[in-house]
Amino acid sequence: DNEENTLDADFNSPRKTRCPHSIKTLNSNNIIQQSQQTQNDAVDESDFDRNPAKIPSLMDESTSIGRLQPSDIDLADRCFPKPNCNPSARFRTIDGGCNNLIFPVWGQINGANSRIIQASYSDGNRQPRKAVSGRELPNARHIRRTIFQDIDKPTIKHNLFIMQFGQMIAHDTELTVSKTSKCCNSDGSTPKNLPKDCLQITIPRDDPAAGKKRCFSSPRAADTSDLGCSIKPVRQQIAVTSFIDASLVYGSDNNTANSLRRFINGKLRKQVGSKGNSFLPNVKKASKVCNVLSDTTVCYASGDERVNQHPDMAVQTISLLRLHNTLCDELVRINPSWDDERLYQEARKIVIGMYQHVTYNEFLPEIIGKDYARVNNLLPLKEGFNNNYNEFLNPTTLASFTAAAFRSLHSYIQGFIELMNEARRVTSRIRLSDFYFKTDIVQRNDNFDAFTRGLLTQRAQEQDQFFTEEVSEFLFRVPNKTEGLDLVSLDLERGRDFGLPSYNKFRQLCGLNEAKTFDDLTDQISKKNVDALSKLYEHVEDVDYYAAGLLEKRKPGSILGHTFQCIIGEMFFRWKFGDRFFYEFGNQPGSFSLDQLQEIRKTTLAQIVCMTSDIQNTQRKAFNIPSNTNPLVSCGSIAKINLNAWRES
Ligand code: HEM
Ligand SMILES: [Ca+2]
Repeated sequence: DNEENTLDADFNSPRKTRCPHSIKTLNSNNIIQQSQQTQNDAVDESDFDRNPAKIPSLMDESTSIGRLQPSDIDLADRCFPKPNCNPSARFRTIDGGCNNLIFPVWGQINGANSRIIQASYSDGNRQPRKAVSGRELPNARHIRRTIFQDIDKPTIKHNLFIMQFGQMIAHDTELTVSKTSKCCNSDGSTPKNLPKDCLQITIPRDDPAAGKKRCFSSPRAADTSDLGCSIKPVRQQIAVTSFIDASLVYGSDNNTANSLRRFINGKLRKQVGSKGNSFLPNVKKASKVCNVLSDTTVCYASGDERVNQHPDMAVQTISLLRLHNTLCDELVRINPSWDDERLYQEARKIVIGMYQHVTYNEFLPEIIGKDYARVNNLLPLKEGFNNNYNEFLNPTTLASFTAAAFRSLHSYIQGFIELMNEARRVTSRIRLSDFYFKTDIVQRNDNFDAFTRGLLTQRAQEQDQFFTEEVSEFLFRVPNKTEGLDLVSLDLERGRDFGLPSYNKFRQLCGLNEAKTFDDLTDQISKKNVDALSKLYEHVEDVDYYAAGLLEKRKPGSILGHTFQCIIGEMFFRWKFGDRFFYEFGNQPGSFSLDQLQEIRKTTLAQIVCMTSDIQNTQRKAFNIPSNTNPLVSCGSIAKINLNAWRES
């Protein structure tokens, strides 16, 4: 059967050691866990999950060591003026302010990130961490080339949509601001002495990039000290709202938000493609934002400047634009008396509700594991309101989440993106680095639908220690160049830039033992990888969180190891219970009615895809590749949200 074929195709070696007939008797979850374990070097099943983690917010202090006290967490609040809030406002602000009525700057744009654990800077304030010995930490590019190579291993379960949805959440919740300095010479080579405020990604002598006109460095992130705020240690600025509020579609400040609105029937501005479909509007200066020569070439404007980073990012954002405008059309039909503002806000609220529901109901369980999500109250309720808003839980994006844990999903990225027809045949395959900042391809022919089918059907790369060179050698390669940047080196350096403490601290935060020696890491990391770490780092206390986290064995049902599961779980916990406008809450001025909430809860990604594209068929579990157990069904058989619950008498 299909399940078996899948295994045959991807896991030749485990297949040899297992009776093929026994596979059928396993449920699909077991198959995946077993296969993953076999892939990630053999793991002794008995101690695989001896320590099922809870998220730190739900652990008691004896098991979660090193958590910051609220007074420390809230230190950054004093850097920002308090907005005046209207406690009875029914809709979220655009800038995220006043979500929390006691701490109104929490999650607001242009705030600073939050921390769950004390920062580690070599000067206690802002200079990147050093080794225990006082020497520099190992070179990020050297680490990248040693343990994070490019090995092609597609997943057996997840499609590329899960990667794309993850990136959308990343852009919704974090945007760093660069300190101003230039870090590379104008001819593209590395400066002899890297300028101040640059990430120290120097090129090792034995690196193929050595001696070429190449430079991997990039600016450090702007922080609270750049705002004249004297808190120590510094916190990095965030240029979007922290909440999962589709700020990438609507914008995180009022000027951007207004520039994207039509001010007619609540709708967002758009451009119309050759077949009459909607696309995001064009920026005025396309040649500034995209890799194009003419300003009339298609290059999109949206709530987040990264929309043009690559075609699938644009496809995802266009889908939400279409969803918003479709909802406006239906709402105005149902409530002809509503004015533009009311229609815009109601449609926006529904879009955010639907997107939050998909995030917690479909995306998150695939990432952190369904059982883990359930135990930590992260699954949506089936009915009724959830009234557990916690006004003391800070939803501001965590440094450790954005500068390490969530970036591990960079491992999902495919180097080649497939466009597919309705029969799910590949019609073309594009190289990612040929299309950085070139999104005009999305609007040609029926490519929007072909990209969408590809997202639903093409396998993602396995979530593991391997990354496609399309991001680790060719990131942001421009058309006439043969090389690019190295995202994994950037990730490693960004962690140090953000002052993330070493992996060992996250072990203790997440309920594991402090490692005294490298050998102590073998409870989570294979011997082979621990050996590799011990050759790179002088001391076990030096090991970067990102590096070790990527090597951790996966937890049952999850694509993540112990400490990434813990921090990603914690972050989504805060974005749920720390967001006063979270869609399931019932006792707030902005709450849905119970009827409305039940409609929102019917949302699936498959439904959104069908509502916003011209594809005819999709699988129901839209983050899993189509299979016998997840067959393609016609879009007509997938229920659409019914807006009658929004009818005002
Ligand atoms: C083709 C896909 C992607 C590309 C090309 C890409 C590229 C990048 C780049 C260039 C950065 C900034 C690096 C730095 O200077 O620190 C970044 C940051 C980040 N990425 Fe990705 N990424 C992709 C997909 C994803 C995915 C799938 C996720 C997670 C699910 C993700 C999560 C993040 C996060 C959390 C950040 C930090 C955001 C910030 O600091 O502003 N990315 N990515
Ligand atoms: Ca946001």
